[in-house]
Amino acid sequence: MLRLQHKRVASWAFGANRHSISRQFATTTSKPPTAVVLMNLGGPKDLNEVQPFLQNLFSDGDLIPIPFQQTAAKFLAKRRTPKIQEQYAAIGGGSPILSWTEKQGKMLEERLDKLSPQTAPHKSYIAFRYSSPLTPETLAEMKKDGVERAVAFSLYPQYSCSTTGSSLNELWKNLKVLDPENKIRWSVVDRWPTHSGLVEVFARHIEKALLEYPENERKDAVLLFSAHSLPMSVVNRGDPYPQEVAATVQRVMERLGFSNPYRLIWQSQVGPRAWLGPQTDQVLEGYAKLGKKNLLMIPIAFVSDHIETLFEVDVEYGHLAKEKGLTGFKRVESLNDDPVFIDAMADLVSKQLSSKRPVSTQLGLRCPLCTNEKCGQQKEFFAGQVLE
Ligand SMILES: C=CC1=C(C)c2cc3[nH]c(cc4nc(cc5[nH]c(cc1n2)c(C)c5CCC(=O)O)C(CCC(=O)O)=C4C)c(C)c3C=C
Ligand SMILES: [Fe+2]
Ligand SMILES: [Fe+2]
Repeated sequence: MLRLQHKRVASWAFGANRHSISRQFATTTSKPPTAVVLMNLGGPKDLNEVQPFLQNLFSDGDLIPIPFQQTAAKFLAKRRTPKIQEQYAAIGGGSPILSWTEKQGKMLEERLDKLSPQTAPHKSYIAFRYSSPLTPETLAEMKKDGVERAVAFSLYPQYSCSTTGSSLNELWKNLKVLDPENKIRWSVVDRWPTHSGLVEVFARHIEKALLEYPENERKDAVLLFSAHSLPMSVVNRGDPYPQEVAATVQRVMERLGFSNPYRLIWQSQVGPRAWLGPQTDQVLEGYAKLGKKNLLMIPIAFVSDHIETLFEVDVEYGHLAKEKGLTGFKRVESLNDDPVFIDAMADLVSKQLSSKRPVSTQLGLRCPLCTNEKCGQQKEFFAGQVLE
């Protein structure tokens, strides 16, 4: 019989994961949980965590390959910290990404236990790439819980080698050390850009936000789907992300019956290199010059609030919009804990749990100009899982 422990269990070899979401599973007397590992970028919980977060981020050669990576990462993080601390201070002193992910995980467990009783109990874990809980902590927690079956769930709906690819490379690398005998069988939800539930929740948020415009102006409001940009060096390697983001936009517009004019635009460029455009700030200025006032921002590649929505869109672009007289500049609510979104996550996980195919057919295909050996090995590992 499953025994639930409501207090934290003692730490194991790698220390207890303080972020395991709701229930603790005793390994001796209970059926081990089916794990759902929610993978995302992470973010600093408070201002003291900004520098270590940035250092982890700049140390990741899958995200930013730079010469003398570790030394350069230290330098870049230190130099960038004061500016980024100010931004996190402006949104309440830290990133809400952890609390949203914890909430999403808790709601997902409940949904999954109902939807898929044969694989219950389900337990959500978090594996962030650049802030705690990091992959090693999470795997230690899963080992303590006796997990044998797991789904790695990318919280990036659209796949990029720099985001989901990096998280899977990290998972694969740590599994070699922490689960050398491959006791855990893995499936991966590696991309879901056109999932009907994702499309539905975006469409509903847009419909709700459009109601805030005066009725006679509503149909002319421009929908600006804004996604985190990518360096052109990554795009030109053949990264699937731009195409998958565009696919989400297309499906959402189909669902809305192409009710409004729209554009796909790109935000959050960092550093001097060339990035995929058009850039969001330039688009806002362009439409201001063309006399458009009602612009509705839709962050289409994120599933919760964090600095990119709360600071970059609301504060930075909000300020620019005010300056340029864009009086109808608004943003749709992020997906966060919307039940329609949680249903979409549960559907994806339950389908993956009952599928014999561990990963999408797309995961198996490397970028045509990819030279990162980790990508190839990670793909082979996850695609080669034996599922009963
Ligand atoms: C779809 C999501 C994301 C993609 C693609 C992505 C690519 C990418 N990002 C950087 C550099 C930085 N990103 C930073 C913050 C950040 N990035 C994402 C998502 C994607 N990044 C999120 C959700 C966040 C915010 C985290 C939070 O607040 O919780 C930062 C740090 C902030 C800053 O210094 O501006 C950097 C740096 C690169 C180079 C890149 C593609 C290669
Ligand atoms: Fe980023
Ligand atoms: Fe790659």
